[in-house]
Amino acid sequence: MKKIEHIGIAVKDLEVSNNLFGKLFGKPHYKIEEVESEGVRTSFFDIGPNKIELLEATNPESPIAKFLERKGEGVHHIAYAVDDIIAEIKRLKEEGFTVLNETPKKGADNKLVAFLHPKTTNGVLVELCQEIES
Ligand SMILES: CC[C@@H](C(=O)O)C(=O)SCCNC(=O)CCNC(=O)[C@H](O)C(C)(C)COP(=O)(O)OP(=O)(O)OC[C@H]1O[C@@H](n2cnc3c(N)ncnc32)[C@H](O)[C@@H]1OP(=O)(O)O
Ligand SMILES: [Co+2]
Repeated sequence: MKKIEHIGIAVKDLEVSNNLFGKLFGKPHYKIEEVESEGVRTSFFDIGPNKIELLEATNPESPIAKFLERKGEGVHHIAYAVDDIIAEIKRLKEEGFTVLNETPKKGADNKLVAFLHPKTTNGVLVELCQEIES
């Protein structure tokens, strides 16, 4: 793993939180993107070498809707940049982590993503992400 790519924060209302984080960082988000397969609408802020991803649920079955119900707004996951997501999934499985999707899926901001179950990572949901080459 190379670096923290982004920190995902679950929010109830993306517009309200875009405004709040825009004031906090002193600059606006650089994009909004909906990822239908995850049931989320996201926005991204650049903070130095890392990003903050705000996530709003778009349906009641979304992992974000469930998280908000159980825990309320707050840090939802930490995403790490990897060069070769297939190799990293294989390595992490061999190390005993539970990989939630062994086939990487299309995430936001031009990434292939995979998740590790928080029960195997001290209660923190881990996302792996690899830049999609254009
Ligand atoms: C936009 C795309 C992408 C990107 O490009 O960046 C994203 O970031 S998408 C983000 C949203 N997608 C995901 O989170 C996908 C992976 N998550 C899952 O598959 C599920 O959420 C889960 C982690 C397997 C949990 O699902 P489920 O078992 O159905 O949820 P429960 O509500 O029943 O909770 C069970 C258990 O797990 C704890 N939990 C749930 N979410 C988290 C979390 N984010 N961090 C830490 N712990 C979490 C929950 O509290 C329950 O624990 P116990 O109460 O101890 O049983
Ligand atoms: Co993410």
